[in-house]
Amino acid sequence: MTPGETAAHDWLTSRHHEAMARLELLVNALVDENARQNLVSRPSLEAVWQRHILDSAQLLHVSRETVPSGSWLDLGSGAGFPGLVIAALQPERPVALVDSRRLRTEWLVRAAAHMGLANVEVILSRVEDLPDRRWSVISARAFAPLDRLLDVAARFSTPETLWLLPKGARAQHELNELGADWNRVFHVEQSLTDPSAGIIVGHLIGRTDKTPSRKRGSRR
Ligand SMILES: C[S@@+](CC[C@H](N)C(=O)[O-])C[C@H]1O[C@@H](n2cnc3c(N)ncnc32)[C@H](O)[C@@H]1O
Repeated sequence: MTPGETAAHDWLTSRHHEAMARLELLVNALVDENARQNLVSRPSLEAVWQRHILDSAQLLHVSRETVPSGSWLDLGSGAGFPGLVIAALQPERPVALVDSRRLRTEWLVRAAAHMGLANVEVILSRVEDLPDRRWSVISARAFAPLDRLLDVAARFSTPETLWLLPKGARAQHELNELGADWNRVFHVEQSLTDPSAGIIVGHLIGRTDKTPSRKRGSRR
């Protein structure tokens, strides 16, 4: 392991010792599966503990807010980040992983079983087609720009729902560009795994009017 990988592994071990065996199973299975389907980029596998496992796990720690217990919805889970890692860290918490690609969801079902997780629900669906239901936490990494994400997922949220959105280098920009028609209390936290990346954290109160939020450039 590189120094960065060792540090990521140590960080996780110190806080989530009981979950490390499950995470090791995930990493090994991911390396195998990535030879069959392109779940994550090959270079990122060289730093899998930092780029994917810790990058996901940090969502439980990065916020000034306490992450509420209760159901967690991860949109566009892909290889399982962050949702599958959260499920491994908190095996009592119900976690739903949604992806529109069958190969991805088949992998997610296999991976969850391999890790011995009984708290994971894998849903093969476009987010747009999911039934209405409210969740305690909503996450989405590399899924959609913030305005589109809110358009398709606001209906899963109450004002108490905590949104955790790893956004890379454009986090603050996306938040600044979000139209005034969304009544929200969001801020950006710095990622632990990448100093240039941000995580949008906070709550969505609702729409302020019926205008679609696609209009850009209207800053709060
Ligand atoms: C760039 S990948 C990110 C995967 C994962 N969250 C990560 O960060 O590694 C985006 C994922 O969203 C899924 N996706 C794209 N549009 C979707 C939609 N409308 N509904 C559900 N899943 C979608 C894709 O199949 C893909 O697996």
